[in-house]
Amino acid sequence: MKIAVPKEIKNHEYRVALTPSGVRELTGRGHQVVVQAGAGEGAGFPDADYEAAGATLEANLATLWQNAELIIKVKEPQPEEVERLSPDQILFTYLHLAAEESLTQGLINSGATCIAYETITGAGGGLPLLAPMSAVAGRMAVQAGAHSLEKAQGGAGILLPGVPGVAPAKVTVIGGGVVGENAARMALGLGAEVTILDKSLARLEALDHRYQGRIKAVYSTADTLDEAVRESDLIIGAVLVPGAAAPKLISRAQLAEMKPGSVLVDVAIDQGGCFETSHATTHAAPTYAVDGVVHYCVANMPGAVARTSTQALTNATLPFVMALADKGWKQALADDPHFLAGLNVHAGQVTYPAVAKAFGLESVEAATLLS
Ligand SMILES: NC(=O)C1=CN([C@@H]2O[C@H](COP(=O)(O)OP(=O)(O)OC[C@H]3O[C@@H](n4cnc5c(N)ncnc54)[C@H](O)[C@@H]3O)[C@@H](O)[C@H]2O)C=CC1
Ligand SMILES: CC(=O)C(=O)O
Ligand SMILES: [Mg+2]
Repeated sequence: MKIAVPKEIKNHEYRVALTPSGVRELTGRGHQVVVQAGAGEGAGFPDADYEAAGATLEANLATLWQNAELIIKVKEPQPEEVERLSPDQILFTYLHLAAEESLTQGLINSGATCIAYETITGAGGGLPLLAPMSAVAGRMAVQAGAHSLEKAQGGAGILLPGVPGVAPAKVTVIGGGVVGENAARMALGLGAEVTILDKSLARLEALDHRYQGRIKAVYSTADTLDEAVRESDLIIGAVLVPGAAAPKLISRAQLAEMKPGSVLVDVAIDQGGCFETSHATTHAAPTYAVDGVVHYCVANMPGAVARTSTQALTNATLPFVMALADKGWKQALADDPHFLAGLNVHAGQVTYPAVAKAFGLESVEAATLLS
């Protein structure tokens, strides 16, 4: 199969969809991989390494896109990329469609087969192609939050661990999944006082057991959220309802209850954000303040640590890329119901119910498209 790997164009996005090692696995199976010249530079993978792995380099964007049967990316396609898609092509990348109606419409209009990393499920539960980036973003959320608490960033001037004689900061993480647990681990390691709120009792039980009371694992209700709002110095939003828009858990009115200079890090911003006052920001201008509360809402956090993230992402995506390339999309999805859960749009139809529901569209059962 002819596979294209374009250079990412989102603001400060330095990841690339495949490492040279990933390319080598594909070319070794007889596939043709075309990498945009310079695509891996930001992640520390020079063009020469891709050539050595058997890829062809292409500088002309139109040629790169036109000739591809399968396009692999990292971030959701930007408008100029959506324009380049055609009906016979497969797009495999993060999509986060429930947060972006115009992108959804663009992909419907393209006629392409669009498979989202983030809705592919795992045999043992979870979302295996989202998990590695969630681990990165969860760990980064604490770095971002700690930095934002500094006075020069508009924060309250609080050091997360405190010092002997001064109490540590209070950190609340809403959503105790992959992002949430990684954030909590980092905050705990830095010496903060950490609470996780979740709606899943099974998840709270697992966290309580794993951290032996060093993290408070609390059921999320309007009351426990109110308490978090009043008392926390840093709140990290890490909830997910797979494929759907994130629920809004802290309202604008509640910001008045927060301490001045406290910080909200909304990792769930790629699904629309879980705070009413969140809007997506970029690594170039990551924060803004509303009512004295600093908001950090970068939708591609792992792009900042592109080397680590590119390796972690390729580890997770490669088996699926190989299945698509070896078998074609219909057979690859027919053989694996977890992979089938990744199909979001095909031939002008939405196939993921939560995305269709977000925009009042009809959805088609993905399994009916495979014969
Ligand atoms: N901004 C960025 O750069 C990145 C953002 N993300 C995003 O972070 C979010 C979280 O991802 P994961 O941790 O992998 O998901 P996950 O599925 O592992 O965890 C989500 C948790 O949220 C909980 N939850 C759902 N609704 C809730 C509610 N109303 N109240 C409390 N808890 C609730 C679930 O029970 C679950 O434990 C996703 O939107 C994901 O796309 C992930 C990576 C990078
Ligand atoms: C998951 C996601 O949105 C990211 O890694 O950028
Ligand atoms: Mg986005």
